[in-house]
Amino acid sequence: MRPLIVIGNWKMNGSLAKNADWIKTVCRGMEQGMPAGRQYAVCVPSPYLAQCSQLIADCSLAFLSLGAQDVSAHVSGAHTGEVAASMLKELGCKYVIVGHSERRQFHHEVDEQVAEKALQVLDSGMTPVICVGETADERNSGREEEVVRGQIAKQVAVLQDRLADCLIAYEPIWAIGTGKVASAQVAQDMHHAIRLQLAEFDVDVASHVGILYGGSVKPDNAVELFAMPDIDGGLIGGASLNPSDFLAIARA
Ligand SMILES: O=C[C@H](O)COP(=O)(O)O
Repeated sequence: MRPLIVIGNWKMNGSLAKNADWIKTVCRGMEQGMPAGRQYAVCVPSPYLAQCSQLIADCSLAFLSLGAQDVSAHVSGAHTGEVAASMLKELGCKYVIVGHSERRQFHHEVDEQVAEKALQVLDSGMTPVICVGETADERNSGREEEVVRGQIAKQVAVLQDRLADCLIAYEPIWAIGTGKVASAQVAQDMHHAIRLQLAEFDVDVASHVGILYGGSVKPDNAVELFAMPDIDGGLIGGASLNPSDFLAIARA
């Protein structure tokens, strides 16, 4: 049985004061009781990892994990501005997002690089959250499955069996930050297609991999999405900035 996993992605938002308030509010809320067998995390900007790691450690119950939003594809060395997976691990990260569409679109990241980053994350003992998804044009021209299939195929080629230790986030680009959430059925159909594709490679890998949905998840649509058989949780952007909304989605 795959656990339901809810991960917040603050993107480039936050401040020392706001982060402290958010983590204290969420920890207090989680201490009131959460559904059993679920996992929660928040992926914060790199400069705030140390602060948030300490704040999370100060929570009396270990409900919440820490994550990062990107990582270098290199182990160490002359890569100015990059952050190594080993550094994220040292700071207490459990999850690292790789291949978010904003990295693909604005930083020209390609599937091969995304897979290399995922390998670095795995080698450092963390879980990569590998993002895939199609644009509005690709969906409108009926190519959404072909596009996502191509992205997944590149991950399978590099990661092979190690995909069993990864999470996949299906994030249709047209739904990110737009308020246009994919209907639960549209999301389920793509999640099912991804699982079938993984099963072509290895049935065990396919049954183990958690597939999260991301794109305009809010407290009022999370219940229906998370009820779908192939949707194993969510990667939450905008709504994760508000601690009450994050808690409501985490309980959905
Ligand atoms: O990583 C999160 C996704 O990009 C979704 O963002 P959103 O919930 O603001 O649409």
